Amino acid sequence: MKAFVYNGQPGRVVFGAGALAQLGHEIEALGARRALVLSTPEQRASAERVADLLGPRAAGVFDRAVMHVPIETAREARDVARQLGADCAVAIGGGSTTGLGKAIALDSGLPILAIPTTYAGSEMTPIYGITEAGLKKTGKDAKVLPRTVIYDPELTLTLPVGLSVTSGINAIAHAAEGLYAVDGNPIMDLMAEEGIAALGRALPAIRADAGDIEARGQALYGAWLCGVVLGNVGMALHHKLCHTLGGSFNLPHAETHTIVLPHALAYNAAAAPQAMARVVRALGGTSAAQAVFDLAQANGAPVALRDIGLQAADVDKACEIALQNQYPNPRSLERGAIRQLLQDAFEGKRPD
Ligand SMILES: NC(=O)C1=CN([C@@H]2O[C@H](COP(=O)(O)OP(=O)(O)OC[C@H]3O[C@@H](n4cnc5c(N)ncnc54)[C@H](O)[C@@H]3O)[C@@H](O)[C@H]2O)C=CC1
Ligand SMILES: O=C(O)/C=C\C(=O)CC(=O)O
Repeated sequence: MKAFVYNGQPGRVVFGAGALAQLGHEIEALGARRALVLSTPEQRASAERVADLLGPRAAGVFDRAVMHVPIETAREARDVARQLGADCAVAIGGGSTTGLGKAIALDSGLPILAIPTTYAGSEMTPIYGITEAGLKKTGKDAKVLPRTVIYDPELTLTLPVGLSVTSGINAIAHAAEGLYAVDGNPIMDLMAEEGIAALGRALPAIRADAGDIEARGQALYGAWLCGVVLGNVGMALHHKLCHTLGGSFNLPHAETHTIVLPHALAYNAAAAPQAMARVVRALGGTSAAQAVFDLAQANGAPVALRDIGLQAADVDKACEIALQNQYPNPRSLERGAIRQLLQDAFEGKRPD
């Protein structure tokens, strides 16, 4: 076995249908007295429910979280937290809302209690992202890792099936790239394979019945494990491509991950055979790239970048940006092959 370094990250997880009822106890355990509740505008009602559960420990609700954390929104939320004398941020929502909590924590050190309602996995990572003047910058800081996470599958019953599938494949992407990370380790490999398998079982069941609470629980469990992998080891070509496409062409996050992942896996297949074998063990089939493509297509997810807003003329530019500031990757980045990868993803071709 090769030598490795494993960094356990602190964080308490409360998991289960109805777990939101534990919120009061968990806030007390954090020692918080004035929590600022965060959400997107669409999830305002959920944020108000959380504030009601917090009772006198709720300082207020800030419901303006949006994707990729614009610096202006981060500043506004920080000001509100300061004015209200908040001593904790409670983020209920997907990666965008957790990301806003992280932007506040980065500045103030306020602890975050996260209540994830998608499968993006941000609640398990010390990674933050903030967008300024159209440029998204990401970084790592232990301060932004949520102290407590409440996973309640009941809160995901309203997540539309389409977003459930693409968000689940966003989580699978973290685990798949963790399997060939330069700083990977056997503990993360276990979590990655188990996380992919749980999502591989759950997503078709959710497509069949969005109200299947057992499948919702499996998906959230898988997302948790995949999020841990993202938070512990470095990501590679796939995440670089998605950050390029999301940041520079404003493509939707989870859909972009869903479309690009099969092609990134095909690109890396020969250079990372053990990682591919684990993905195949988790999802079935004979090829990791095809298994992910088929999971997406069979469950109604988009498979072509042209269908989510990328223009043919953008493919060359995306290729140029993706080749700059490269992330470590098992196969070196070859311009012609990356250009072809993007073309295949643009057209929605099933990988060979
Ligand atoms: N820092 C990190 O470790 C990570 C950060 N991210 C970031 O997170 C963002 C994407 O997060 P996502 O979770 O994909 O989307 P999101 O948080 O933007 O949510 C998408 C939409 O779905 C709604 N929604 C969420 N949960 C719902 C539910 N249960 N029922 C009904 N509607 C619901 C939201 O209100 C929003 O309108 C990106 O900015 C991405 O970069 C994603 C993964 C990891
Ligand atoms: O942009 C961020 O907030 C940081 C990481 C991610 O978005 C991870 C991902 O690409 O899913």
